[in-house]
Amino acid sequence: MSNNIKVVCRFRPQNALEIREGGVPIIDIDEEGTQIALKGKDFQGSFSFDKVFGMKTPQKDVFEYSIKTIVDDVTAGYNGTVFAYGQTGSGKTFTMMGADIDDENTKGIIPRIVEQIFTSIMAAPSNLEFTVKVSYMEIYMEKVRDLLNPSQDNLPIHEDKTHGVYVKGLLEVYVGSQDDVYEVMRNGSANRVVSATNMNAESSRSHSIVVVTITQKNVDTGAAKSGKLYLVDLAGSEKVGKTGASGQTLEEAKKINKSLTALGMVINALTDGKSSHIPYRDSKLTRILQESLGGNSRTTLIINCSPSSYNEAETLSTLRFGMRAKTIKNKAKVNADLSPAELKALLKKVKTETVTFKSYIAALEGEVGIWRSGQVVPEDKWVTMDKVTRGDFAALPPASGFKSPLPSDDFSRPATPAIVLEKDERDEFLRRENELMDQITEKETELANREKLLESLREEMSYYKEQEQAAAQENQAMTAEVNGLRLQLQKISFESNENAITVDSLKEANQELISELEELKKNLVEIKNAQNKANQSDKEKKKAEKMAQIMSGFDVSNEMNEKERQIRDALVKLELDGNGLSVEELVSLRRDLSDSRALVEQHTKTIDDLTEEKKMIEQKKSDLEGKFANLEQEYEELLDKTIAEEEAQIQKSADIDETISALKTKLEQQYVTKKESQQREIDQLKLELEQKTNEHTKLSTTIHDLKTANDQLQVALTEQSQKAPTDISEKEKDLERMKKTMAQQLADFEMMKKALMRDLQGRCEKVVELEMSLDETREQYNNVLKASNNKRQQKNMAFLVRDLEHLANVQKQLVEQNSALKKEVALAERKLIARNERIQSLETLLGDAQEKLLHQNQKFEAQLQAVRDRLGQARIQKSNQPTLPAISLVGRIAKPLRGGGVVVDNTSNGEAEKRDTNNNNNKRGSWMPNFINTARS
Ligand SMILES: Nc1ncnc2c1ncn2[C@@H]1O[C@H](COP(=O)(O)OP(=O)(O)OP(=O)(O)O)[C@@H](O)[C@H]1O
Repeated sequence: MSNNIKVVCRFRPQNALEIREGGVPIIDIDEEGTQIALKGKDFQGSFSFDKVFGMKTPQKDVFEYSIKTIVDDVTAGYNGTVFAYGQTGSGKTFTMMGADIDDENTKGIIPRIVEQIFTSIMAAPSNLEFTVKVSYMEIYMEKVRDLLNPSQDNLPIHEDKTHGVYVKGLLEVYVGSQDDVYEVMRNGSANRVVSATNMNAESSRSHSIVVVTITQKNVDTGAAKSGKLYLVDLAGSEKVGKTGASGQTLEEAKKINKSLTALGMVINALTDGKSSHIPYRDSKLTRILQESLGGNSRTTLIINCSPSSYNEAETLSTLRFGMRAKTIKNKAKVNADLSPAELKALLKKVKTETVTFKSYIAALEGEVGIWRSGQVVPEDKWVTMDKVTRGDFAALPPASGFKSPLPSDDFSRPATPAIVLEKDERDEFLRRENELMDQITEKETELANREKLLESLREEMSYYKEQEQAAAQENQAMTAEVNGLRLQLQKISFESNENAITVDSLKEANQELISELEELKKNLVEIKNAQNKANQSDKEKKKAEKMAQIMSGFDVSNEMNEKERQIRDALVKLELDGNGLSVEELVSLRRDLSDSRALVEQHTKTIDDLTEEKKMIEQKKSDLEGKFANLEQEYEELLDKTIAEEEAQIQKSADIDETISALKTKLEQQYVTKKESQQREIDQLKLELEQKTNEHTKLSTTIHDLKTANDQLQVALTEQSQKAPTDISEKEKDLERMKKTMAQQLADFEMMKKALMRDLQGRCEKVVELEMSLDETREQYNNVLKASNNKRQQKNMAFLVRDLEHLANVQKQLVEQNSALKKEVALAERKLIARNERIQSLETLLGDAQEKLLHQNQKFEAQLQAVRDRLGQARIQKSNQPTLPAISLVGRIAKPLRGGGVVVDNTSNGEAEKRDTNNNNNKRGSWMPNFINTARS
């Protein structure tokens, strides 16, 4: 019994984008809800489907009016398929799964189907035992991924006589309630969501398939049925031809589109009425849905469309797809396992039939034998099935060597409408195909693993390359650093050498200067000695000259001596003449004498004054000397202080010349000031000396006047002696007395004169000494000036010595720096050697790693090539060789459900323990451990 694919069409409301872009609804659904008129810009026309749902149709109505019946079919043992087709965003997921599976209004058809399944089971008779299992997979990039066991991301598709087409290794989870199913759905969707989150656009490019398998067993008869329900949410149909825009490679784009393209091709082949080959094997999707499209399945296709003019082209394409699919004819039949009684009856029937056929064949062979022998069999004796069935064997010709042909083996599953194969050939082909599918899957997995490995190796290689680059850079930097250090070292050693040379030359210069200084000192001492000697002799000479000069000015003694001699002569004359002198003469003589005495007294007084003055001058001199000494001391102190200050300043200041000039100016000013004050004192002394000289001249003049007066007195005495020699005796007596007195006076005068002369000489000596000391002072002043020059020299020397010390310090520092640098260089060289060693070892490692990598890469490529070769061979073999079915299922933990809401505990050796299904919800956790064990081997 063939049945067409049921196609329902559903329109969603216009979305925000469509409204924003000015789209308007361009669909019109007829009252019966089976026709849709598209009034587009480019197309106007109608399409009729089994059912058309408008934009506001609630989820419940879609289920009730188009899907609900399929659940009854599946529970009755039919295979069923519901798949949603349409462009991205057309509402496929909304229709299949719904906006929220827990929301009564928005939950989609899958939750409703699940709900309905369990409702049907509850409503079934209690002698029926059900098991429900669910699997959830995704096809992306032509790989089948188990959403309930995501580590299985490339499962092979197998086909065998017993199970038909199935995904090998797909986890099937036994469920006992709709909540169990929801839980499974949530788990699967979460795994799908993860991939969707990572690759946003992929959600609409992968096909998701939920498979619900329901088996029912009549516990009374042992008869069993099983139905599979495929619930498929296809990828967005408009992606065909558009994926290149999403940045995928051509290969990936091809793979993404392959399943949808193959779906279109399969539908075309199924509906064009002339294709003998249906390309189910062209994609994973069509292979899995093979029975759903033109096979043993009751299939419903939901085409989801946009009502908007904005998506007119896509809607039209979807509607055309639906129209084509509508004509696909399926041959759904119950997948039943017969009960023993049924099997016995069937066997009996078959045996009877076999006997009948055998008889028929034997009769026919007998007839053929007669004909072959040239005889004729009368028409009434011709063998017919009726006669054989009636057992009228007499009418039949005798048969010999009968071989019974095998009865036709038409299993419940229909053969794929492709090339007709012999049964053995087909089994062998399927077996071989399964093997090859396994191999392909294995190889693909291996390839993927190898690709991953290659990727990781590439990453490792790039890491090593980066490391190598970093090491090379580090090496370069270190080499540059070492070169810099070497240069620095060279520079420092060069500078150190230069400094050592400079220090040596400075030392030599210093030595020369010291020796020069020594020589100069010696010369100076010699010159000083010579000068002292010369000065001494000069001094002596000058002293003598001055004394002579002064003493010549003070020729008083001569005058006195003359006067004395004259007086003596006069006295002698008086003695000789007796009364030679007159009284007047005597009186005048006496007067002269008294004048002389007064003069002498005056001179004595003057000498006293001079002595006083001399004392004062001495005092002044000593004061001056003291002052000078003080000044000198002060000067010394000042000089030392200034030098110290200057030194300090020089240490601070780099501009030595400026400081020296400033110091020089300062010192010169001080010298000038001191010189001026000393000059003033010297001038004053000179003035005083001049005054003394003047006084001395005056004294000399006075003495000269006195001499003149003495002469006059002499003349007068002479004249007196010539005029009157009367009263000689008296005169003699007077004269005698006078003579005595005069002798006495003369003796006194002589003594006084001597004393005076001594005193004068002494004074003169002192004046000379004073003058000389003045000269000395002058000289000393000059010496001081010279000394100041010497000081400068000394200062220079001090500077030189200090410079030398500074240089010595610098040299010391340089030597220290040099040794420290040598140490650093040694350290750096050691480090460099160590780093070089490390770099070498790293390079060796890198070389090894690269070699290894290259080797691995080569090996991998060789393996890859081998795999490719084997794949190629496998493909060739696949197309050439028939296969045998050989795959069996291993144990699964079922959770049987009894019709009428009874749970069967198969852990107690099949003894059904009835429980309330409400309690069954509490057992939800039990499916989880089963989860692991339920995968097909
Ligand atoms: N009948 C409807 N009523 C209200 N909203 C709908 C309907 N159909 C779809 N939608 C909304 O449209 C949006 C897109 O729907 P959905 O995700 O189901 O599209 P899709 O065809 O599955 O897209 P994709 O191919 O990208 O997976 C969703 O927000 C959904 O809620």
